[in-house]
Amino acid sequence: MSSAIPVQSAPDNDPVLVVDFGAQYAQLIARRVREARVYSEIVPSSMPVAEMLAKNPKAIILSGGPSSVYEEGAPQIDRAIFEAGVPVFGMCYGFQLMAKTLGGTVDNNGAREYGRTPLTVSRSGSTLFEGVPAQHSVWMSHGDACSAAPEGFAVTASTDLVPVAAFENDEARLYGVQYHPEVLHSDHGQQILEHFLYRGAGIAPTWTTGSVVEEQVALIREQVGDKRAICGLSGGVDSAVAAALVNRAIGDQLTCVYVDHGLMRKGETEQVEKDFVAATGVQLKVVDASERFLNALKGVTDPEEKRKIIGREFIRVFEQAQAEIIAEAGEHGESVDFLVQGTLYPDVVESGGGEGTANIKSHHNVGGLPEDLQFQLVEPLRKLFKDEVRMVGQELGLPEEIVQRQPFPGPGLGIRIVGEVTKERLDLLRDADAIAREELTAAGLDREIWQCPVVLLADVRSVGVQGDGRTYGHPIVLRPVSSEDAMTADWSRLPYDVLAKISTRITNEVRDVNRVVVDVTSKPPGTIEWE
Ligand SMILES: Nc1ncnc2c1ncn2[C@@H]1O[C@H](COP(=O)(O)OP(=O)(O)OP(=O)(O)O)[C@@H](O)[C@H]1O
Ligand SMILES: O=c1[nH]c(=O)c2[nH+]cn([C@@H]3O[C@H](COP(=O)(O)O)[C@@H](O)[C@H]3O)c2[nH]1
Ligand SMILES: NC(=O)CC[C@H](N)C(=O)O
Ligand SMILES: [Mg+2]
Repeated sequence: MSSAIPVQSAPDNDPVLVVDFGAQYAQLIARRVREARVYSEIVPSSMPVAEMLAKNPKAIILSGGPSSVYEEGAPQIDRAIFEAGVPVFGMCYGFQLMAKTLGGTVDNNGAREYGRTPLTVSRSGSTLFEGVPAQHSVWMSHGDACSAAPEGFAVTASTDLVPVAAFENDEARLYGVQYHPEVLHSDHGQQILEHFLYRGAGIAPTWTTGSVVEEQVALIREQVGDKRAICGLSGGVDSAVAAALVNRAIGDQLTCVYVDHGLMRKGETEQVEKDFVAATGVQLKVVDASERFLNALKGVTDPEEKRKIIGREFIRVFEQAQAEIIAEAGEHGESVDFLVQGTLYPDVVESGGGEGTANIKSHHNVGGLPEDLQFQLVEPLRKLFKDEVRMVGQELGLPEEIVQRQPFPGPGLGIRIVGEVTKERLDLLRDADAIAREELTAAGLDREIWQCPVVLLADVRSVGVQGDGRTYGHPIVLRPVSSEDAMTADWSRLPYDVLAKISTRITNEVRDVNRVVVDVTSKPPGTIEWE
């Protein structure tokens, strides 16, 4: 697998290897190591240890993963990795595997921890926890736990449920934590990782990332040559940045295609048509495909099925646009072989893109693509996270309103109706969503929250009383979250008066809705969207 952040020059030093056990977060770990200015690469856990060591790694990090270390067929690691004199840091599954391989105990005592968990550091001043408060919050996501550390290891942290939440062996330069220091919701996570890299492994922070823009422009020119490309443009950040990058590389060989699938929010199509073109000057083709999508979604309730149908229909519309552009260009026109998408790394990871990674949901632009895809894909942002994409957008001179926009998923409201998607339900959800967005904007909360999906539980009804009469309506769920990269999220503590106003307005103004509820689940265990 290649690097998280494209590099300008070849690394002048040996990598820190991130061994991927099918983690949701392997790429995130690699990125955090780079943020610590240490070069890193990801390798699959199936790679023989001898091959890993042949890369002359400065240190090795063992990632988390969905398996249980004691399960049959669970990925293992050759003990030699701990005996080669290379510093090793295990996180979650990697920590459990280190414990088990070196003679400690890992079992399932029912102590499951998901999300924010208070950690108690029992040995302040240890290599990992130097200068870190004795009590702080970390992000957990595990069902198994280490109940006894291997010989030679000092236990340096615990939680209420887990006695061994971190261990360290300075002599052997082996370290591990049960939690996920790589996610931003773990307080002091980056500090602990840096302590491992700088103090535990003795690595100096000398590596710097190069210019993503320059490298990607050159790569796109090489890939596309003098052919034509179309870019799926949604008005969102990712496709805007992808389009701007490709536009810089190949200029008017690019046509952007906006698909109105009928699953957009209120006013969105008009906004893309007007504001986006004004801001960027791209050539834009708008396709009204709402009937086509609605027909294809008729009777479908399964989230994965919805996603696959939407992914397929997107491509069919792009093919139609391709044919039209070729026809318009006449007989001397170049063929349109390339499809540019604003695919990000989280889309790939969640679609099961990493080796051994669990498929959480098929993002329409990755796992939802049809098998008979005729286009060659151009995805310059495929290894980047959202905040990195925003930085690239700023570098390209895109306006703040575009770069800082909240994300909106490609399948749109189609995955925010739990139940069958119908025109009537879409209209209802569009109204509720418009109210929530209006009030959040009025309260000045747009930059504070990452996004706030508004979800219609179409198959759920509850009894209400409105105008002295009985109602039997649907609930609307508000899902405001804070996040840095959508890989993890916490629910936003919105002011009560804002929530009250949204609730009153939705129940008063939107027909068939008699209840508004707020989702107070972090990710994990919930995802941001409901489907
Ligand atoms: N309505 C649409 N018309 C055309 N292409 C789309 C549409 N919606 C999504 N896409 C394509 O799918 C990609 C992924 O969608 P996604 O929502 O993740 O990104 P985005 O809309 O560009 O940015 P954001 O995450 O900020 O909403 C987009 O970058 C774009 O290429
Ligand atoms: O373009 C997209 N196509 C999809 O199929 C899709 N599914 C989720 N999302 C967005 O991705 C981020 C993470 O969402 P989840 O926590 O629900 O997986 C959040 O920002 C979601 O809005 C999607 N974006
Ligand atoms: N996130 C992880 O690495 C989890 C490890 C293991 N599957 C557990 O549940 O304990
Ligand atoms: Mg979007």
